[in-house]
Amino acid sequence: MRIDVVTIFPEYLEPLNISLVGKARARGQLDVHVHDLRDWTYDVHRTVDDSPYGGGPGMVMKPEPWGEALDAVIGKGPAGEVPTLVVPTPSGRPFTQELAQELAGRPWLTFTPARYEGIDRRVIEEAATRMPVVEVSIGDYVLAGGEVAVLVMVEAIARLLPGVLGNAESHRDDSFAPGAMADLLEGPVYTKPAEWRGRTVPDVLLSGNHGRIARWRREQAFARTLANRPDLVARWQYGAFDKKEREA
Ligand SMILES: Nc1ccccc1-c1cnco1
Repeated sequence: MRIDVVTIFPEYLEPLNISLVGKARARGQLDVHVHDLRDWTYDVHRTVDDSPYGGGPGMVMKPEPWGEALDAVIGKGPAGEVPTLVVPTPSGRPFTQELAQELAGRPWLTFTPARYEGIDRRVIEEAATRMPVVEVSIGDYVLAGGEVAVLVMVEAIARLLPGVLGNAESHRDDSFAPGAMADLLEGPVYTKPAEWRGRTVPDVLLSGNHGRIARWRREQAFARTLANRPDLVARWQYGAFDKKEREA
């Protein structure tokens, strides 16, 4: 997979050089290019934004630098191909594990993080005439810009790419991963020592009885989901019902 990021804060994307994404890049599983939007400005102040038409607070990002940046990014990519444009915005569709899976199946993503007030709408409209565009929110809160949303999305997507996670099993029990644990939060986890500050590990986990362990883990996941995400319980119940229907 190729990933391009166009930003006025290239240094904000430094974390993509380390850990899981950094290792995937080093192994050639991921090809990441970060571009400074100001490289497509030509005035002495390298201006990228201006006051909003119609008045109102803050600044809007000007269309010209973005248009030229996207032209250049597409020109640098595989001949005859276009990326999927991923636009982080509080007004986008929710970023979910399902959307991460969908985007992990694409060969080329271009992220355009911008400041809160956003990018001139004509940039998105013009881009949509030549590539798929998805506007995505990582949650209902206000950030100063979209760069941190890009870090979230790139990590969630990269770990789904074949071979990036060492143990393929790790996907199966993820919270929100498709399958038996879909719509359930992960339950508690334990490791050595068996006793720590007077606290022991639940006996079932030491029993070696894999059926009992799997049942206990599902019960714990359900209890945690009920406590922290009652909104998911309905979905899970329907999913479980639906699964029984399909198997009937
Ligand atoms: N608040 C923001 C400001 C700028 C760009 C994205 C966001 C965002 C994305 N998901 C939630 O917020």
